Amino acid sequence: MGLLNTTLKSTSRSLLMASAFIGTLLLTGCAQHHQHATLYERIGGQPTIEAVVENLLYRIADDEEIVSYFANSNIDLFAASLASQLCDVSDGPCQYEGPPMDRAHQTMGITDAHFNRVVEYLDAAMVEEGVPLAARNDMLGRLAPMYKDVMRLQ
Ligand code: HEM
Repeated sequence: MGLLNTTLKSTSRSLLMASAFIGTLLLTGCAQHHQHATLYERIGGQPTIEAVVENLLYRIADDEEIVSYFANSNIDLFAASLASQLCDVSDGPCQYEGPPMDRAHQTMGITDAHFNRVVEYLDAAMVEEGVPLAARNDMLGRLAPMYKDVMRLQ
């Protein structure tokens, strides 16, 4: 009896320790999961990307100088294409299949000031749609290298 009791006690102690260990693993796993979340996830996924694109469209529509670049554009196609690019660039489950950035913007006469303004509008749209600061900066950092492509054929 004494032996059985001792065995039971030590078994339940082992179980307790094992579950504490598993609990720690789970917690660590969650923390790591957060660390390894894609930018797409940190932004808020497809719903947030679509909200950001729509928010950006309103800002562009309110700016006479910027909206004039879109005079001959199909805005629905532009919105869908930009959303797929933002999803792709942020490691989401999309593949951007539109034209490369130099050809998409060729001979529009885009100026540095207008380029910066569009980037500002995109950031403001992300702020308004609740994208956290680090994710916003990450996204802008991934788009920044596209400057030279967008401007290459102006
Ligand atoms: C990093 C900055 C930019 C990115 C990532 C970007 C991205 C895009 C994308 C993905 C498209 C759709 C291409 C397609 O499917 O045909 C597009 C089209 C367009 N972009 Fe940008 N763009 C940027 C900057 C700008 C700026 C600064 C302007 C003007 C001031 C601009 C004006 C346009 C216009 C007018 C179109 C539509 C072209 C068409 O109708 O075919 N973009 N852009």
